Amino acid sequence: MNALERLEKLLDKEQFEKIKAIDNPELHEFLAEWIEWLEPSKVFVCTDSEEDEWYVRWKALYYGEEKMLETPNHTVHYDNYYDQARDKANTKLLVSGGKSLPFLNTIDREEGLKEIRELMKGVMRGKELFVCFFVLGPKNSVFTIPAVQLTDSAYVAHSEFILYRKGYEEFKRLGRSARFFRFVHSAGELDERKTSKNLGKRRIYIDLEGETVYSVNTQYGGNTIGLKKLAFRLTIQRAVREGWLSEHMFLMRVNGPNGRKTYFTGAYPSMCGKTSTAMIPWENIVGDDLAFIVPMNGIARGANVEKGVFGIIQGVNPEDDPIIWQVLHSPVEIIFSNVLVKDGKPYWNDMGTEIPDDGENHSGQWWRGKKDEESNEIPPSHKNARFTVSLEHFPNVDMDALEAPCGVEVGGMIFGGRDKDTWPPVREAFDWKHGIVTMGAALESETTAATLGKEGVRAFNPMAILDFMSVHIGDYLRNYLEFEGKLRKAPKIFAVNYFLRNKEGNWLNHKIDKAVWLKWMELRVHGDVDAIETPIGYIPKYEDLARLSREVLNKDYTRDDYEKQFTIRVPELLAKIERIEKIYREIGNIPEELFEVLAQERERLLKAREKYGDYISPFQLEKV
Ligand SMILES: Nc1nc2c(ncn2[C@@H]2O[C@H](COP(=O)(O)OP(=O)(O)OP(=O)(O)O)[C@@H](O)[C@H]2O)c(=O)[nH]1
Ligand SMILES: O=C([O-])CC(=O)C(=O)O
Ligand SMILES: [Mn+2]
Repeated sequence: MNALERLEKLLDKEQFEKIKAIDNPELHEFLAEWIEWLEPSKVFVCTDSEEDEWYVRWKALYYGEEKMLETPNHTVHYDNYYDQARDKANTKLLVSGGKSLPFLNTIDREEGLKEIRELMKGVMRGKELFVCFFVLGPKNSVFTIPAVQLTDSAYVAHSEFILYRKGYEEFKRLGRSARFFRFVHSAGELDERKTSKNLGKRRIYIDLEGETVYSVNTQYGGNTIGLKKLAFRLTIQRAVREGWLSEHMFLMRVNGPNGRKTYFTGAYPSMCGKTSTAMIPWENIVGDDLAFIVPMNGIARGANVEKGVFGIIQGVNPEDDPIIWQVLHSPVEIIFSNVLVKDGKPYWNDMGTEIPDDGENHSGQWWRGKKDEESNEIPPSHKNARFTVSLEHFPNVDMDALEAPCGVEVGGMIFGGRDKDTWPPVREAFDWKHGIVTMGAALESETTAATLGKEGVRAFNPMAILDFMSVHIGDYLRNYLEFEGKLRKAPKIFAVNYFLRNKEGNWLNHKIDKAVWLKWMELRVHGDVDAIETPIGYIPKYEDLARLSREVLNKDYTRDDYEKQFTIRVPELLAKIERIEKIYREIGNIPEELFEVLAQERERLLKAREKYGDYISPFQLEKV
């Protein structure tokens, strides 16, 4: 029997017709094989119709994976108490022969496939399977990658409708020529709260060869939403093979003088400020998490992979995040996950308003002071609680840029992480290579609640992408370094650090100060302001930041604050070079240029130390 004939037996007529309309035997074979294997009691195929999207929304409520909140179109979803973040330990790349890759969790492909297939055999008995079609990137563009998602979680399917562009018509249009990604997910057995039960058997296995990702016994979005971080492993592999960039980056427009529009990407690790930067009210957001950057006629052009936000809700308050706050309080479609709910209203940590003393949250029935099995006090919402909403609802979205089939010209690329003591708040690289090596490849950041495990540990995290890396880091960096050769005009590279602290542990700047640094970077892209040359790149002059601070925030900026923030910390910077060099030396297969650039930076720092000492005031360097 061929695949279509098997599908005709497996699906009811209406669903079968939807599949039959796509002329792609490879897709048919994949669907027949997996539907037979998963054994769902029912299959629903989603086309691009409003009606099918409504069906999925309704099913999320019907099966109890989401509950309605008081505000129309708002729902809440809970993940298991121990399933609230990405599970790095059980996320593995399937690699033939089990070849190891530095820093990456790999498993022999055959062994991994066997294990995951066994875990998934019959896993959907008694459940409904949703077959969904989406695309990564804007539709009908050079960025577009079609993908099919199989899931028994209406919550996961619902989230994808909010976050990605629909792809059923695209599959029909492409027919046999579609080079598509595949995602197979099952939440597994659910408990009475409709959360995944068998967390011991939670697995996320990425088959790079088959461009397929399997995920089982988990619901948390970072482990399950196929087109998000699961697809990301596959797009990194494609990008490195094909000579473009697939990155963990926001994409935003910074508005310069006289209506000038300059687009920036920014790579910061999870929970390190991408969303909050891209949401600065007077600038414009294009994307907050994933970007594709492609060389086009010598210009680096960027696009958002997604069309929605799966954003961190903790700390969203009316002062710091007025736009997100406004959207979260309007009756647009939103899924809140792992927040506190009382009388149909959602609450979260540090929201700046009063939070009730009891309700339902990610731990079940909750009251203030409740402790978990490890005797930790449970806060109202989980640190990694999130909201899921489409970008079209944001008043600050740059819709033209979001839908542009050729993307937008990237003027600047920013790298940053959680670093309490080494990097200044903002600096510009001397050139592409200097930036890619000392800012991107040398990125370190303290771990956060976005992954299971200990927080606050300084960790090597090149390009903020290590959690999602799927190729040898040396090949990835080589692709980056060679990318410049494809451009007539390379974007300027910058590094930021929002997380500097003083000895007492207090922040050296306010959350909104990044708005000033963005304006400075915009001016630098166009050569509109001078800067101070330091051993680690160009930093802003005090006068420029003081003027911008006045203009942008209507705030005075003191020379003292500037000096504290922009002091060049030679011992910390040298120690960092040591650490980074050691890591890359041990890996092997690293472009030699990386070591040259690091050695030059060390030389500059040593020279400066001889002249000025360990801690160099920016005012001293300005005088030169
Ligand atoms: N101290 C300080 N904290 C900040 C600043 N900007 C953002 N944060 C904190 O960073 C955390 C969230 O960052 P987001 O912008 O949501 O993270 P993201 O990079 O989009 O993360 P993912 O969605 O996980 O990839 C929140 O806890 C914020 O309060 C800042 O300028 N200073
Ligand atoms: O993927 C997720 O779980 C959410 C996210 O953006 C990240 O962790 O970087
Ligand atoms: Mn992310």
